[in-house]
Amino acid sequence: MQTVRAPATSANLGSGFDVFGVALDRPMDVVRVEKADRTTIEMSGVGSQYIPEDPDKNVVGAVAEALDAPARIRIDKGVRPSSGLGSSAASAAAAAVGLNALYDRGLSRSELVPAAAEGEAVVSGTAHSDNVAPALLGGFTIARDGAVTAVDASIPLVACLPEIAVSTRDARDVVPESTSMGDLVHTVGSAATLAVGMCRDDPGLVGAGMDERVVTPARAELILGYESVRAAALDAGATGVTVSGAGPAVIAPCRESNRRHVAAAMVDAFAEAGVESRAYQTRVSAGATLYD
Ligand SMILES: Nc1ncnc2c1ncn2[C@@H]1O[C@H](COP(=O)(O)OP(=O)(O)OP(=O)(O)O)[C@@H](O)[C@H]1O
Ligand SMILES: N[C@@H](CCO)C(=O)O
Repeated sequence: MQTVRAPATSANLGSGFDVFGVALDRPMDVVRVEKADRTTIEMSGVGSQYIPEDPDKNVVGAVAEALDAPARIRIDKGVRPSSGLGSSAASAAAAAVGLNALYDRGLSRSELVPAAAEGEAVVSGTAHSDNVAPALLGGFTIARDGAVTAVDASIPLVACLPEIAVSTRDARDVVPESTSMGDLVHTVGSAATLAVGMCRDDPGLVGAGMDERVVTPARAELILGYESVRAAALDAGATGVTVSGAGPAVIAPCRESNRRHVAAAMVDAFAEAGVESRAYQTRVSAGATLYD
């Protein structure tokens, strides 16, 4: 048997739609795999009642098929599904690491990215890797044209998860099909600033580099209270605010000394909008970890 812990992730980071991602140090999924003649799945943990155990509908079924590695797979969910915190990617990445070890496939973490991304295709229709790449490799990742670049980073941030559900499929439907040259230039400037901020572990540059005018405003409409939560986080010292993945989680990088204050301000602002929420005080961190 192999046991793997895989972290929540936050994709896009505003200016890096479908490209940027970070691994977070909490919450996380724990996945156990044992060799079997055919793949079976057992779910427990947060939101597991909403996740199918049928291998054709669960992300880990597609990963087992991609690696030709049938197994009894037990998933203890710590990352709530439809959260914007890479719930499906955490399970997919953990299964990829566990099955690779179980069957001695010898694949590197980078080589496991396409297999884990097959799981994402099951839920959103696209095998995008901006969540599975950081879940496998850790740190800050840039997923582009089938290649992934990973950078170690350790930026403190708050991930605030409201009690509303937004599916990735629905959130992709509101993304505009085209943009203006002015907005494109703005996005490139932000993305470059964010990438340098990650390399320098500079929360100020990372926050400034999240600013983006095309995808984020469209998706913010799906999150009740987003604008007041954003304003409250910035007032409390966040260096930037954006939608995490497809939402509804909202992330705010900050300096460590402000993190508790930012978390409280975001939860209070959601409460004023009539939405319960939970804030994770977290940081950019390591990827999936294999236990014996
Ligand atoms: N092992 C799994 N873990 C979580 N969700 C799963 C799993 N297998 C299938 N699903 C389905 O995937 C959907 C959740 O994935 P979705 O991509 O919408 O959310 P997310 O991963 O939290 O978001 P994001 O990718 O924006 O961070 C739910 O419909 C859920 O039933
Ligand atoms: N890049 C993806 C991440 C969510 O799975 C999106 O924003 O739709």
